[in-house]
Amino acid sequence: MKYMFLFIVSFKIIKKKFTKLNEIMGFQRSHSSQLKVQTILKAKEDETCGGGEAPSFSLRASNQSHYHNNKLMSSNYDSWLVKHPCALGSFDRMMKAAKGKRIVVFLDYDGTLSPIVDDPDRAFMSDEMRAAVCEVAKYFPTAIISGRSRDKVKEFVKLSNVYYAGSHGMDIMVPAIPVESSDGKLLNTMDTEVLFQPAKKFLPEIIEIFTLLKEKTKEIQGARLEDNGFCISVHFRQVRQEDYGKLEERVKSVLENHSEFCLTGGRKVMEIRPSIEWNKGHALEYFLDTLGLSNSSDVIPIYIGDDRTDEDAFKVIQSRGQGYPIIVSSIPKDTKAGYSLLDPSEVLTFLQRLARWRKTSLSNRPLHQV
Ligand SMILES: O=P(O)(O)OC[C@H]1O[C@H](O[C@H]2O[C@H](CO)[C@@H](O)[C@H](O)[C@H]2O)[C@H](O)[C@@H](O)[C@@H]1O
Repeated sequence: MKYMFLFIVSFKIIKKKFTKLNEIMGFQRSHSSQLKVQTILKAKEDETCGGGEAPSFSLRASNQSHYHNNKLMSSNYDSWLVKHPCALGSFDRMMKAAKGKRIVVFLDYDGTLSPIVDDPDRAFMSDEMRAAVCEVAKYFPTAIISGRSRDKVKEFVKLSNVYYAGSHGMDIMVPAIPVESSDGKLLNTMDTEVLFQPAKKFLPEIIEIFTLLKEKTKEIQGARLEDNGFCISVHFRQVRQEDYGKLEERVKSVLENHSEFCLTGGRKVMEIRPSIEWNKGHALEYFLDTLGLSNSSDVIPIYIGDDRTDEDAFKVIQSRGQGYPIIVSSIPKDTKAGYSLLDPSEVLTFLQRLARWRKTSLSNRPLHQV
């Protein structure tokens, strides 16, 4: 009896260790190390000037040449993966825990569904990605929460079976589309669409700030403004490093007279937005609430995103105690996400697998449940 007990305990410990190893290896199998190091370096360059609540772009620019050596980067990434395992390697375990529960999918756009490119107007998503998102949305309520204007992200995604939130969640539209229960039955059809814009009163001031910024930044070569509806992006991806400081100074000078606005940072972009208590995390909660799913203990939100602003949504999932926050990153990052994916191509694989998993589990249901 005693030996039997010892045998069972040791077997469980070995199994747990093997699963963990398998999750990490799941990642390692999908990327050759050479490719991984190259991607990491490219991403590092991208991130050096992104992120952070109060950006200091000039300072970050001067640090850019001090790159870690490739080996160190790669081993850092591997140890980061232990804390944030690859969602592909962990897929079976994640879905086993989600069985019979209601999965709701939230997706960021730039850097998640589309690769980061120099020209923000050309950040197209591939047809393959569109098909995968469409397939996922057939089985699970799916929302895209982007920093872009809602119209712009909709124009890129071109799908009518997903929900959209623009301006980092400050512009939410929940149209009247059907929502299904976990066993595929129609749960509720909202008969009217819902539009939620918590920063609406700031619109005239945003327009004013945009005009001022246009004037102040026009001589800085490569600087580019983007009107995101309830926030404004000042892109500096194409600006010479020696001009970063000047650009930052000018943007800050405009904000001096607009105390109800703040400046945050993304991937080679400064973002001006109203200082209201509303972010992508609130948007996630709003969607769940509007769909009648916020109090349900069997709801599993999956959120996939790559940027600082997505951390607010990761935090919400963490505090709910259920769900999968997944960060898209090819470098180790401080994050609240529990899982990771390397880049949009892995996001594609994950979404395809998710839809396939659902399709298979529906077709395997006993006949009396169909
Ligand atoms: O919340 P998201 O959907 O991730 O939007 C965040 C910002 O994404 C876009 O900028 C980023 O992608 C561009 C295209 O790849 C790239 O050129 C830029 O450097 C990145 O910061 C978008 O243009 C911004 O307005 C969004 O706020």
